[in-house]
Amino acid sequence: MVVLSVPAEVTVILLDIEGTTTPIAFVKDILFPYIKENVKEYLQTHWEEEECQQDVSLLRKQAEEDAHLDGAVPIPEATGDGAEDLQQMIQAVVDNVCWQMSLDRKTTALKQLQGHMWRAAFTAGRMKAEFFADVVPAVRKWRAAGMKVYIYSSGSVEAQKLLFGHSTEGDILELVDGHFDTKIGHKVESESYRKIADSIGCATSNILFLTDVTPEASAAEAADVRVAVVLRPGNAGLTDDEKTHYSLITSFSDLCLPSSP
Ligand SMILES: CSCCC(=O)C(=O)COP(=O)(O)O
Ligand SMILES: [Mg+2]
Repeated sequence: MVVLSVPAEVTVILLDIEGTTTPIAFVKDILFPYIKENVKEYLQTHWEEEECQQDVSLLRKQAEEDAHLDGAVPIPEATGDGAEDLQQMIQAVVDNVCWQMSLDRKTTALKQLQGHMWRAAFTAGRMKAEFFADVVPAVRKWRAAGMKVYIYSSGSVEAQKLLFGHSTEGDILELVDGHFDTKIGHKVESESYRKIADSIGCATSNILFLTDVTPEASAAEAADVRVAVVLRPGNAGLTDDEKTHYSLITSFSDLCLPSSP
Protein backbone atom coordinates (compact mmCIF):
# COMPACT_ATOMS: atom_id res chain seq x y z
CA MET A 1 0.00 0.00 0.00
CA VAL A 2 1.44 3.39 -1.00
CA VAL A 3 1.34 5.81 1.90
CA LEU A 4 3.74 8.55 0.89
CA SER A 5 4.01 10.38 -2.42
CA VAL A 6 7.56 11.54 -2.99
CA PRO A 7 7.58 15.28 -3.81
CA ALA A 8 8.35 16.04 -7.47
CA GLU A 9 11.55 17.98 -6.66
CA VAL A 10 13.16 14.93 -5.01
CA THR A 11 15.95 13.40 -7.10
CA VAL A 12 18.04 11.84 -4.34
CA ILE A 13 17.09 9.33 -1.68
CA LEU A 14 19.41 9.37 1.32
CA LEU A 15 19.25 6.30 3.55
CA ASP A 16 20.18 5.67 7.14
CA ILE A 17 21.27 2.07 7.82
CA GLU A 18 20.54 0.87 11.38
CA GLY A 19 16.77 0.76 11.88
CA THR A 20 16.09 1.82 8.27
CA THR A 21 17.69 -0.57 5.77
CA THR A 22 18.89 -3.02 8.40
CA PRO A 23 17.37 -4.38 11.62
CA ILE A 24 18.67 -2.79 14.81
CA ALA A 25 18.99 -6.37 16.12
CA PHE A 26 21.65 -7.15 13.49
CA VAL A 27 23.74 -4.21 14.70
CA LYS A 28 23.14 -4.75 18.44
CA ASP A 29 23.24 -8.56 18.52
CA ILE A 30 25.85 -9.33 15.87
CA LEU A 31 28.00 -6.37 14.83
CA PHE A 32 28.54 -4.76 18.24
CA PRO A 33 29.13 -7.97 20.25
CA TYR A 34 31.76 -8.94 17.65
CA ILE A 35 33.69 -5.78 18.57
CA LYS A 36 33.42 -6.30 22.32
CA GLU A 37 34.47 -9.94 22.08
CA ASN A 38 37.39 -9.36 19.71
CA VAL A 39 38.79 -5.89 20.38
CA LYS A 40 41.57 -7.01 22.74
CA GLU A 41 42.83 -9.75 20.47
CA TYR A 42 42.54 -7.44 17.44
CA LEU A 43 44.69 -4.78 19.10
CA GLN A 44 47.27 -7.34 20.21
CA THR A 45 47.50 -8.78 16.69
CA HIS A 46 47.51 -5.52 14.71
CA TRP A 47 49.15 -3.10 17.16
CA GLU A 48 52.32 -2.54 15.10
CA GLU A 49 50.39 -1.78 11.91
CA GLU A 50 50.08 1.81 10.68
CA GLU A 51 46.28 1.58 10.35
CA CYS A 52 45.90 0.33 13.94
CA GLN A 53 48.19 3.07 15.26
CA GLN A 54 46.10 5.69 13.43
CA ASP A 55 42.95 4.21 14.99
CA VAL A 56 44.52 4.37 18.46
CA SER A 57 45.67 7.99 17.92
CA LEU A 58 42.16 9.01 16.91
CA LEU A 59 40.69 7.22 19.95
CA ARG A 60 43.24 8.94 22.22
CA LYS A 61 42.32 12.35 20.78
CA GLN A 62 38.63 11.55 21.32
CA ALA A 63 39.40 10.43 24.90
CA GLU A 64 41.04 13.81 25.56
CA GLU A 65 37.88 15.58 24.33
CA ASP A 66 35.77 13.25 26.48
CA ALA A 67 37.83 13.79 29.67
CA HIS A 68 35.06 15.86 31.27
CA LEU A 69 32.41 13.13 30.79
CA ASP A 70 31.28 10.81 33.55
CA GLY A 71 33.13 7.48 33.38
CA ALA A 72 35.39 8.58 30.51
CA VAL A 73 38.42 6.31 29.99
CA PRO A 74 41.75 8.05 29.16
CA ILE A 75 44.25 6.44 26.78
CA PRO A 76 47.85 7.16 27.86
CA GLU A 77 50.62 8.00 25.39
CA ALA A 78 53.03 5.14 24.70
CA THR A 79 56.21 5.34 26.79
CA GLY A 80 57.83 2.51 24.81
CA ASP A 81 58.63 1.00 28.18
CA GLY A 82 58.27 -2.74 27.76
CA ALA A 83 55.55 -5.35 27.42
CA GLU A 84 53.74 -4.39 30.62
CA ASP A 85 53.30 -0.81 29.42
CA LEU A 86 51.99 -2.06 26.07
CA GLN A 87 49.44 -4.34 27.76
CA GLN A 88 48.28 -1.45 29.96
CA MET A 89 47.80 0.74 26.93
CA ILE A 90 45.91 -1.97 25.03
CA GLN A 91 43.68 -2.47 28.09
CA ALA A 92 42.99 1.29 28.21
CA VAL A 93 41.94 1.23 24.53
CA VAL A 94 39.72 -1.81 25.18
CA ASP A 95 38.12 -0.08 28.18
CA ASN A 96 37.63 3.13 26.20
CA VAL A 97 35.99 1.28 23.30
CA CYS A 98 33.69 -0.65 25.68
CA TRP A 99 32.77 2.55 27.52
CA GLN A 100 31.94 4.35 24.27
CA MET A 101 29.91 1.37 23.10
CA SER A 102 28.00 1.19 26.39
CA LEU A 103 26.71 4.68 25.52
CA ASP A 104 26.21 3.81 21.81
CA ARG A 105 28.44 6.74 20.93
CA LYS A 106 28.84 7.60 17.26
CA THR A 107 32.32 9.13 17.35
CA THR A 108 34.37 8.93 14.17
CA ALA A 109 37.20 7.35 16.19
CA LEU A 110 35.05 4.47 17.46
CA LYS A 111 33.37 3.93 14.09
CA GLN A 112 36.70 3.85 12.25
CA LEU A 113 38.11 1.11 14.49
CA GLN A 114 34.85 -0.88 14.29
CA GLY A 115 34.95 -0.74 10.48
CA HIS A 116 38.50 -2.04 10.41
CA MET A 117 37.61 -4.86 12.78
CA TRP A 118 34.52 -5.95 10.79
CA ARG A 119 36.55 -6.08 7.58
CA ALA A 120 38.13 -9.44 8.45
CA ALA A 121 34.78 -11.00 9.42
CA PHE A 122 32.95 -9.81 6.28
CA THR A 123 35.67 -10.52 3.77
CA ALA A 124 36.20 -14.03 5.18
CA GLY A 125 32.46 -14.67 4.78
CA ARG A 126 31.98 -15.13 8.54
CA MET A 127 29.41 -12.33 8.62
CA LYS A 128 26.68 -11.24 6.22
CA ALA A 129 24.72 -8.01 6.61
CA GLU A 130 20.96 -8.22 6.94
CA PHE A 131 18.62 -5.95 4.97
CA PHE A 132 14.85 -5.73 5.29
CA ALA A 133 13.20 -7.63 2.43
CA ASP A 134 11.68 -4.50 0.87
CA VAL A 135 14.98 -2.62 0.62
CA VAL A 136 16.68 -4.09 -2.44
CA PRO A 137 13.56 -4.25 -4.69
CA ALA A 138 12.66 -0.66 -3.81
CA VAL A 139 16.16 0.69 -4.37
CA ARG A 140 16.30 -1.05 -7.77
CA LYS A 141 12.96 0.52 -8.66
CA TRP A 142 14.01 4.01 -7.56
CA ARG A 143 17.23 3.80 -9.55
CA ALA A 144 15.37 2.55 -12.62
CA ALA A 145 13.17 5.63 -12.25
CA GLY A 146 16.27 7.85 -12.30
CA MET A 147 16.70 8.50 -8.57
CA LYS A 148 20.17 8.64 -7.04
CA VAL A 149 20.56 6.64 -3.84
CA TYR A 150 23.07 7.62 -1.15
CA ILE A 151 23.82 6.30 2.33
CA TYR A 152 24.34 8.45 5.41
CA SER A 153 25.20 6.40 8.48
CA SER A 154 27.22 6.90 11.63
CA GLY A 155 28.98 3.69 10.63
CA SER A 156 32.17 4.53 8.71
CA VAL A 157 32.05 4.59 4.91
CA GLU A 158 34.34 1.58 4.98
CA ALA A 159 31.89 -0.29 7.23
CA GLN A 160 28.95 0.75 5.03
CA LYS A 161 30.70 -0.69 1.98
CA LEU A 162 31.35 -3.93 3.86
CA LEU A 163 27.66 -4.25 4.70
CA PHE A 164 26.48 -3.56 1.14
CA GLY A 165 29.25 -5.65 -0.38
CA HIS A 166 28.61 -8.69 1.84
CA SER A 167 24.89 -8.95 2.46
CA THR A 168 22.36 -11.75 2.65
CA GLU A 169 21.15 -10.32 -0.70
CA GLY A 170 24.64 -10.68 -2.19
CA ASP A 171 26.90 -7.80 -3.24
CA ILE A 172 24.53 -4.83 -3.55
CA LEU A 173 27.17 -2.10 -3.46
CA GLU A 174 26.41 -1.14 -7.06
CA LEU A 175 22.95 0.02 -5.93
CA VAL A 176 24.49 2.92 -4.04
CA ASP A 177 25.67 6.13 -5.72
CA GLY A 178 27.73 7.28 -2.74
CA HIS A 179 28.31 7.14 1.00
CA PHE A 180 28.54 9.65 3.85
CA ASP A 181 29.55 9.15 7.47
CA THR A 182 30.31 11.36 10.47
CA LYS A 183 33.36 12.80 8.73
CA ILE A 184 30.91 15.15 7.00
CA GLY A 185 29.30 15.93 10.37
CA HIS A 186 26.98 14.33 12.88
CA LYS A 187 23.54 13.18 11.84
CA VAL A 188 21.79 15.36 14.40
CA GLU A 189 23.35 18.55 12.98
CA SER A 190 21.61 20.39 10.13
CA GLU A 191 24.89 21.56 8.64
CA SER A 192 25.75 17.94 7.79
CA TYR A 193 22.77 17.77 5.40
CA ARG A 194 23.76 21.03 3.69
CA LYS A 195 27.26 19.65 3.18
CA ILE A 196 25.85 16.40 1.78
CA ALA A 197 23.70 18.34 -0.70
CA ASP A 198 26.76 20.40 -1.71
CA SER A 199 28.81 17.27 -2.15
CA ILE A 200 26.12 15.60 -4.30
CA GLY A 201 25.60 18.83 -6.23
CA CYS A 202 21.91 19.34 -5.51
CA ALA A 203 19.68 21.48 -3.32
CA THR A 204 18.73 20.13 0.11
CA SER A 205 15.09 20.16 -1.04
CA ASN A 206 16.03 17.63 -3.75
CA ILE A 207 16.87 15.07 -1.04
CA LEU A 208 14.47 12.72 0.72
CA PHE A 209 16.09 11.33 3.90
CA LEU A 210 14.77 8.09 5.39
CA THR A 211 15.69 7.45 9.01
CA ASP A 212 14.34 5.84 12.18
CA VAL A 213 15.79 8.49 14.50
CA THR A 214 13.68 11.63 14.99
CA PRO A 215 16.53 13.95 16.10
CA GLU A 216 18.19 13.08 12.75
CA ALA A 217 14.91 13.73 10.93
CA SER A 218 14.55 17.04 12.72
CA ALA A 219 18.10 18.16 11.83
CA ALA A 220 17.55 17.24 8.18
CA GLU A 221 14.20 18.98 8.08
CA ALA A 222 15.74 22.18 9.48
CA ALA A 223 18.10 22.11 6.48
CA ASP A 224 15.07 21.88 4.14
CA VAL A 225 15.62 18.20 3.39
CA ARG A 226 12.43 16.16 2.83
CA VAL A 227 12.10 13.50 5.51
CA ALA A 228 10.20 10.31 6.27
CA VAL A 229 10.57 8.38 9.50
CA VAL A 230 10.85 4.62 9.06
CA LEU A 231 9.02 2.36 11.50
CA ARG A 232 10.58 -1.10 11.65
CA PRO A 233 10.26 -4.01 14.07
CA GLY A 234 12.62 -3.36 16.98
CA ASN A 235 12.88 0.41 16.44
CA ALA A 236 12.28 2.86 19.28
CA GLY A 237 8.70 4.09 19.58
CA LEU A 238 7.67 7.61 18.60
CA THR A 239 5.76 10.11 20.70
CA ASP A 240 2.25 11.10 19.59
CA ASP A 241 3.62 14.50 18.51
CA GLU A 242 6.31 12.84 16.39
CA LYS A 243 3.74 10.51 14.82
CA THR A 244 1.67 13.54 13.85
CA HIS A 245 4.56 15.67 12.67
CA TYR A 246 6.51 13.27 10.46
CA SER A 247 5.56 11.31 7.38
CA LEU A 248 5.81 7.69 8.48
CA ILE A 249 6.54 4.56 6.45
CA THR A 250 6.87 0.93 7.52
CA SER A 251 8.41 -0.31 4.26
CA PHE A 252 10.29 1.27 1.36
CA SER A 253 7.45 0.04 -0.85
CA ASP A 254 5.26 2.65 0.88
CA LEU A 255 6.97 5.34 -1.21
CA CYS A 256 5.38 6.37 -4.47
CA LEU A 257 7.68 8.18 -6.90
CA PRO A 258 6.22 11.06 -8.94
CA SER A 259 6.13 9.00 -12.15
CA SER A 260 4.95 5.77 -10.45
CA PRO A 261 1.43 4.57 -11.23
C1 LIG B 1 27.18 0.87 8.82
S1 LIG B 1 28.04 0.25 10.13
C2 LIG B 1 27.00 -0.44 11.32
C3 LIG B 1 26.12 0.41 12.06
C4 LIG B 1 26.75 1.35 13.01
O1 LIG B 1 27.86 1.21 13.46
C5 LIG B 1 25.98 2.48 13.42
O2 LIG B 1 26.42 3.28 14.24
C6 LIG B 1 24.66 2.68 12.80
O3 LIG B 1 24.35 4.00 12.69
P1 LIG B 1 23.18 4.53 11.74
O4 LIG B 1 23.56 5.95 11.57
O5 LIG B 1 23.17 3.75 10.47
O6 LIG B 1 21.90 4.39 12.50
MG1 LIG C 1 19.28 4.59 12.24
